[in-house]
Amino acid sequence: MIRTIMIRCKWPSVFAITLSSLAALAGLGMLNSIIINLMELMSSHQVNRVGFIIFAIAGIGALLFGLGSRYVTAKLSADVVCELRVQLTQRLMCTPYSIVETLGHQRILSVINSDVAKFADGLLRIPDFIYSVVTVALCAGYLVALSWPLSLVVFAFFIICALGVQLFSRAGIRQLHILRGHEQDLFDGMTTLVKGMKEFSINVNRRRFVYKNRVTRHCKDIKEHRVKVSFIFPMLNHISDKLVLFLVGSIIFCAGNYWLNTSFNIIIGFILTILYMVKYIDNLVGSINRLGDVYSYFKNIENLGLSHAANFETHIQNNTKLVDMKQWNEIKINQLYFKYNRIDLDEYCFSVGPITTQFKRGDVVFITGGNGCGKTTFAKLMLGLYRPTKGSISVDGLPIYHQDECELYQQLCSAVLADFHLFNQVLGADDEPANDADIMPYLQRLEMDKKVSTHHGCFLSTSLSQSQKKRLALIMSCLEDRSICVFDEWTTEQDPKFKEIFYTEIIPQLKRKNKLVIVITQDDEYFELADQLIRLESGQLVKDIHLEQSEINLKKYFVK
Ligand SMILES: Nc1ncnc2c1ncn2[C@@H]1O[C@H](COP(=O)(O)OP(=O)(O)OP(=O)(O)O)[C@@H](O)[C@H]1O
Repeated sequence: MIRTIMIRCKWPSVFAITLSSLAALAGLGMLNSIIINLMELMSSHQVNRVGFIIFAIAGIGALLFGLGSRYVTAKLSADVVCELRVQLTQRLMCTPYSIVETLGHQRILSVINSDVAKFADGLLRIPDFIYSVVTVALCAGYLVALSWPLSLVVFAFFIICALGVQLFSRAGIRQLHILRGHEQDLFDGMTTLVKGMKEFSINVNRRRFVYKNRVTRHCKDIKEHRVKVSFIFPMLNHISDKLVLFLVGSIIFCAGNYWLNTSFNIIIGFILTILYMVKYIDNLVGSINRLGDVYSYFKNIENLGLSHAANFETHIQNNTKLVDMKQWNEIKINQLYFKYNRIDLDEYCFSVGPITTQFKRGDVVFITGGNGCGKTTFAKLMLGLYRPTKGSISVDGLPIYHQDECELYQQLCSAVLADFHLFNQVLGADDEPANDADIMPYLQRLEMDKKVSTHHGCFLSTSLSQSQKKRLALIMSCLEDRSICVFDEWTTEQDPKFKEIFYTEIIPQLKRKNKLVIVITQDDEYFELADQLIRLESGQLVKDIHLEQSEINLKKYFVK
């Protein structure tokens, strides 16, 4: 992803690097004219006017090119961040739900909000880095031009220092990685603390436990690694500072005692150049620290493991194939099997299936079973949120294997799951905002008309109780007018009258519109309203009854 962005920003980057190089070149020009003017001053006690004009031009050049490079890089950095956010959002939208679920919302939000911003902040340091690299390189060339044997000594000194710096900065970057991990854990702990405030206020033991294990423990880890990180990089700065002064002193000492044939001009040139380089060597070391940060943020972004956004356009566009698929009549589930991936230290991996059954359009299917038997997992498989480990779902004989087929299939589906999110915009069948006039009868029937009003298909208030939100989610699902509707224990928390409306009005209405309605339910008093009843136990389909095939007492048969 970063590579694609960088390729796209190739020319502005080249421009910024060129401006930085020119600024560095002009800076060296200033230094050179200072050395020449100084020599002239020492030999003839006056400075040539042309020399001063060259100095002034070089100074203005250094200033303007430096400002130009900073402006171009600031713009570049803003472009990169914008592009990065857009691409991350696209990748997030292309990533299968199962992966997003495993990653967790907090981690994704923390990367998108915080790591991308910090990454951008780090990118802003790149002109300084380039400027420093170019200046140091030019100064090195200048030293060679002054005296190559003496420059070899200086380079050997710098190479030894650079190796030391690299050794320490690697250790620093490793510590930074560990630090980021602990910061993420602390963030998760703080989120638990904020979100669970109600429970914590009631239960002091829980509060103490989370505080001790999820917050203070990570704070201590962060403190320990922060000290290391905050020590390693400033230490490198400090040492490099002192070593350069040591080098200058050594040159003066050696010139006075051993390199007696080295001219005074060359010694002065060396000393001034090295002193001029100090700031940029310092900048380089500081930039390595910053770029280490940028690298770790970049790694965080990449390690999210979101899908590639290559098929994003097809992902959001309707397809002509969809028109054909919308005419479906039968869904066949063939040996469908799904197993959750092992999460962290959890040895227990739940699996559903193999399940073989079929659903007809216009039928009402009730799925029942004990807690944790896999009803929601099966519903998520039916909605294409989870991809089967084995087996298949096929629509009128067309198996839904690949991502694009799955995305088409999902456009047939609408759902209110137990952990639903309530959007405030109601969309109609044409994916445009629904008419307020179409929403109103539902609001009235579900006694929500006094609680919320709508404007251009938008609920103006969503500060409601959970059961009220669920009623709005049901209205949304009905108005989306998809041909497969899935409701996961919708009636939990609802008053008996709304339960009655759900089973005797909403579901029959959807059936009359020729939709397949899949209802996960424990309400055995309404079982007789189903066309097909399925019972799951420990992930296995143990009963699959079509009502017209059975004369038995369903209630007795299904309820254990
Ligand atoms: N994201 C997940 N990762 C791993 N295992 C999971 C995940 N979600 C659910 N499970 C496991 O799958 C099993 C079935 O869960 P599921 O939610 O499908 O059951 P359910 O029949 O809908 O339960 P309930 O009636 O309590 O809502 C659970 O026992 C749980 O251990």
